[in-house]
Amino acid sequence: MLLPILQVHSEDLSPYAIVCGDPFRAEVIASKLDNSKELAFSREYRTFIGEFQGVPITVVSHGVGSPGAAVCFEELIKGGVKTLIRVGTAGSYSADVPPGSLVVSTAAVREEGLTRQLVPHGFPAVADLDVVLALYEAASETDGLVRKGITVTLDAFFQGVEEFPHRKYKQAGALAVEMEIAALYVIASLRGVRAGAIVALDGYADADLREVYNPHTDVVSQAVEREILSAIHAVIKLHAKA
Ligand SMILES: O=P(O)(O)O[C@H]1O[C@H](CO)[C@@H](O)[C@H]1O
Ligand SMILES: O=c1cc[nH]c(=O)[nH]1
Repeated sequence: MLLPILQVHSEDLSPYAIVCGDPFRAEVIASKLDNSKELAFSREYRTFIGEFQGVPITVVSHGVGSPGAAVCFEELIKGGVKTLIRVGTAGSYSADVPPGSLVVSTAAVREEGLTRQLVPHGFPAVADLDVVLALYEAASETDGLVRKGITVTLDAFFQGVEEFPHRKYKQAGALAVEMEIAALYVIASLRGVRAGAIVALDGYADADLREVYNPHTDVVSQAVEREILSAIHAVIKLHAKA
């Protein structure tokens, strides 16, 4: 079956997919795999297939923001993907998790519009427990700080005249903010597949700590490298238990 938006054939996909926003990051992730090849580059969706320790892994970029990412997640699931792991970046809420740290998202606050069109207000956006544990274990084996906890998913990246809700979610214990995890978790729950996410913190979202946004630093690159390896090793751990 040809997936009309991703422009890939479902027969070419692995049951394991690593997804990320940036098409360039998808290429970097694919470069860590054996025998990797690009299957398609359609809109913001760049798809690769490769293998690690003999396990086939699909890598796809989903672009920025929940609605576009949801299209990617839905098509991958229609194509037979059963485990989705997002490898992203996020803004930190706390000096306890400074830029360069990793966060494994156990659940996401639904501060975006996409999931409101899919499920009722009270429905949670939660990760699969096995995926969380595999990601956390794999990330803990890398050199640097890793935490697990709640993340926030927003639609807006740049602020308008409305205040962002960062302060209240920080007070409630959330660790970081990004733009797609809630959509991933809700869609995975709806479609009966498992999902998890790991993010590299690339600055502070908290108003008191915020500096000029620059995700192109060595500290962030090293964290992205760590999270990529963590996601790949998490797939291997999950596959070993299957
Ligand atoms: O690094 P990625 O995966 O793109 O994730 C984060 O970065 C983008 C914003 O710059 C949003 O997509 C946000 O969720
Ligand atoms: O959505 C995002 C992603 C990275 N960093 C942020 O501050 N916000």
